[in-house]
Formats: sequence, C-alpha cells, structure tokens
Amino acid sequence: MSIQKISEADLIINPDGSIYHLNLLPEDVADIVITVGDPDRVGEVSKHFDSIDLKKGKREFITHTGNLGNKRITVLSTGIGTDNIDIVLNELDALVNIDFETRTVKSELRSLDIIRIGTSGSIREDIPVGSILASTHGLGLDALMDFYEPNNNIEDVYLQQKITKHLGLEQLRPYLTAGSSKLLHQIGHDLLQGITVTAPGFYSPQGRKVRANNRFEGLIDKLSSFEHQNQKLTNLEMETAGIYALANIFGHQALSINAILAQRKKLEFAKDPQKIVDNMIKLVLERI
Ligand SMILES: O=P(O)(O)O[C@H]1O[C@H](CO)[C@@H](O)[C@H]1O
Ligand SMILES: O=c1cc[nH]c(=O)[nH]1
Repeated sequence: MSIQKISEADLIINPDGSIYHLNLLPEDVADIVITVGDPDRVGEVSKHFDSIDLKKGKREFITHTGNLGNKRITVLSTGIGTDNIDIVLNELDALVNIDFETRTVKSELRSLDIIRIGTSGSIREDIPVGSILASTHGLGLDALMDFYEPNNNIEDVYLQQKITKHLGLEQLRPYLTAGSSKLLHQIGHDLLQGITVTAPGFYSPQGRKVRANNRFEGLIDKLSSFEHQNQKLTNLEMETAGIYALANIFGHQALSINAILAQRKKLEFAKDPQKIVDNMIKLVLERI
C-alpha cells in the first residue's frame, strides 16, 4: 500500500516550517498541553513554571513552553468556541503525528495529555460560584462533530441518546464524549464532577436573554433536570465537547477543569473571578 502524502492545501506549513495558525514547530510542543480560552491566561499559568524556553503566538493562539519540576509543559490559548478547537486540535495533532518533511503520518503516534483550564457557568443549585469542577464528559450543542466520522463508544452513544431525548433538541444533534479516565483520576479524583455542556455561543445558546428573544425557552431548567444513574449535566461553557471528541478521534488524553464563575440558577456571577481562576491554575499544576 502506498503511503498517503497530505497535500499542501490540506496541511498548511508556513515558510519557516511552522504550522499555519498555531505558528509552532513540531519541537515546540511538550507531551503535556494545557489549553486556556483567554490568551492572557497563558502567562498566568506559565508564571508558575521554573523556566520558559519558548514564547510564540499568532492571532488568539499564544503558546508558552517550559519546565515545572521534571515536567515539560506547553500552555496554549484556544480563543473562544469549538470552531477554534477544530484548528487547535488538528494542528496540535499534526505537529506531533505528521512528518512535515514527507507530509505523511508517522509510524509511531504520540499521545498528548491535553488539560483545559477554563471558566464556566453552573446550572445546578448545589454547585456554587467558586467551585472547581472536572468534566467526566462533554456534551456538544454545536455542529462541529457533524463533519467528522464519529468514533464513540457504545456507552456514550446510549447516554447521548438519553440526553437528546430528555432535552427534545433532536434538531441540534448533541454529541457526547467521555474525557480521559487516566487524567480524571490523576487531576479530578476529589473534585466535583459532571457532564459539561458546550454551547455554540455565550448568550441565547446558554439560555441568556439580554434583548433578543430565545427560541428555546427554559433551556437551563431542561439541562439541569437531566439525571441518569447519578450522571448529571452540571455546567455550560464553549470548548470542552469539541476537545474531548477530537482528542478521542486522534488518540490523545483530554480533561477539562472548570472554574465556576456564573451561577445560572441563582442568577449570580463571581465578584472575584481572577482569584477563582488562580486557585484552579495552582490546583491543576500541583497535580500534573
Ligand atoms: O475562560 P475560557 O477558557 O475562555 O472559557 C469560557 O469563557 C469563554 C466565554 O466567556 C468561553 O471560551 C468559555 O468556554
Ligand atoms: O456562564 C459562563 C461563564 C463562563 N463561560 C461561559 O461560557 N459561560
């Protein structure tokens, strides 16, 4: 069988040998990758490193790579939304698993540990502002995974069907993927845990109403009333489901850790969001 060469239009490499959007060379990526939404949060993470040997960026994709103890870690901002996650996960995987000289998939594949350190809104009364929550699964309400061949295990498909039926949102085709059980055990074992809902927007797609009317009335109540064998939908944000689904396809381990800044049931928002985010960053770095 001939080895498939990936075209210059499918995999775009900049003149300096870096990948198109992330602007990184293959050697710039460590085996542990922390993703954050906010480009300013990259420095908030890397300031805890013992050393930083690389700082690069393009658009909203800022990267620092350095060492913490005996671990080499890359921290990278994704910007907001699963459309950006499509770019970040595909380019990260290409950086480690495609030979840029021959444009072919390497015979030995590397599996990254991808840990998202993000912010989120709680949809349950018993999860207050200030909580740190680990996502057992990501449930995507966005359309990203309509374009990829699915790779879900049977348990997730069953749970996905149960949730879809409960929500009555069949037209959105919600997709469900579990996070890495290895990373959940290592980092999230004693944290609050739940199914994180990933929305394709911050306002109406998360049930917020400022001036425009919402098509799905009572979205938060509908989401928060789902329960199956103690599995509950717990929080809303905008990247986790895409990260879990694409990491699963590429064979990477992924875990999403969420600082709860909004309490949607009690209509509250954190007074000290930076302090909550700092606590989450320290907690994750201690456990990596
Ligand atoms: O704080 P980050 O990591 O960006 O995460 C959350 O915050 C953004 C919305 O304010 C979305 O990206 C959402 O997922
Ligand atoms: O409610 C929230 C808070 C942070 N990020 C979100 O996407 N939603």
